[in-house]
Amino acid sequence: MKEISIFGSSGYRISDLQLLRNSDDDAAVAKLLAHCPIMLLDADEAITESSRARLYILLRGALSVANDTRTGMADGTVSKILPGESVGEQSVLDEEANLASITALEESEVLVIEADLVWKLIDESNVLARNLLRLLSFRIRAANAQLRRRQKLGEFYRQLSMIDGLTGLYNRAWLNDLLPTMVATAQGSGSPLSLIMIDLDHFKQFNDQHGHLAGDEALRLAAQVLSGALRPTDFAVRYGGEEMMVLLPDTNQKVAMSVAERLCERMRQAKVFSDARALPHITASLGVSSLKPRQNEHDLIAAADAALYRAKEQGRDRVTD
Ligand SMILES: Nc1nc2c(ncn2[C@@H]2O[C@H](COP(=O)(O)OP(=O)(O)OP(=O)(O)O)[C@@H](O)[C@H]2O)c(=O)[nH]1
Repeated sequence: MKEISIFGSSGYRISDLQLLRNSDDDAAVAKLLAHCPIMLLDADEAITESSRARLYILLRGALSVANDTRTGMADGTVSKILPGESVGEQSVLDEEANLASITALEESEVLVIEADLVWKLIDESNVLARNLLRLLSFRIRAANAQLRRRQKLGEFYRQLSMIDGLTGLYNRAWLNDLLPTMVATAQGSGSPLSLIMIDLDHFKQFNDQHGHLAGDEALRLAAQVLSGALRPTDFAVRYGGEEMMVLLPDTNQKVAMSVAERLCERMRQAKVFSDARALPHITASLGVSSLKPRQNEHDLIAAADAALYRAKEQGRDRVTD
């Protein structure tokens, strides 16, 4: 970065500088800027860091500005500065050194204005203050819009991380997040809450006989059976490998048992297809538990697990509580 001239003898005009455009007294502003240096930057050359705040106005070429590189807060945001535009206003206003990293995208000429002079210009000409306010307000709006987009994207990925990729059911992370709240709500309001633990029968054998892909197809089918048979207020979760779970808010043990019987029957009827060939039907064993006073989510799951174990013991393809 080398000084090639000063503004007064450069041939550039005040109207070339966006921040000073529409000044009512161009001559006075030009006089103040007359001795400000114009620096030449080669392509890919960075503006040398200064410990003092400065305003840079691009006269020719193009700059890229990456935010907050020295604070470790870099978020990958890079803006492109075109002739007439400026960078560094904020550091001048809050009297902090510029934390952005500024690099020339091509050979560029930059007018450098020290902070003291910017303040003098503000005193001298309302137009700079007005243009600065406009620019900052535009930047705040742009930053807010970007923040909103990021929040939406973050929420999208959060939701996505709560869904099991194979079956489309909620996953264990979702369960860990939501079940404690559901249990606390039910305990607080005294409303019932039931849980059905579902495990496909002899699934290892199914995989061994028909292949893992056919096994995946069977898991997807089982998930569809669950989702298709539940009320919109119920939740189906893939708990682990071939174990699934259904949560039934506002549902007592008796009703939960009849829901489980319905699920067991539909599972039995469902047809698994793989490569257009029909495979043997799958069956499932189901264990039902309902929340009792002072129980927590672990007790509720353990009770359904124990019931499921009994269903397996008693011969599978059945419901037990
Ligand atoms: N295809 C497929 N198989 C899975 C997946 N997750 C777990 N499994 C299989 O599910 C089988 C579960 O086997 P086991 O726990 O022995 O139980 P089981 O053979 O179903 O026998 P019982 O539960 O006693 O009726 C294992 O062979 C796992 O590899 C999956 O995502 N896809």
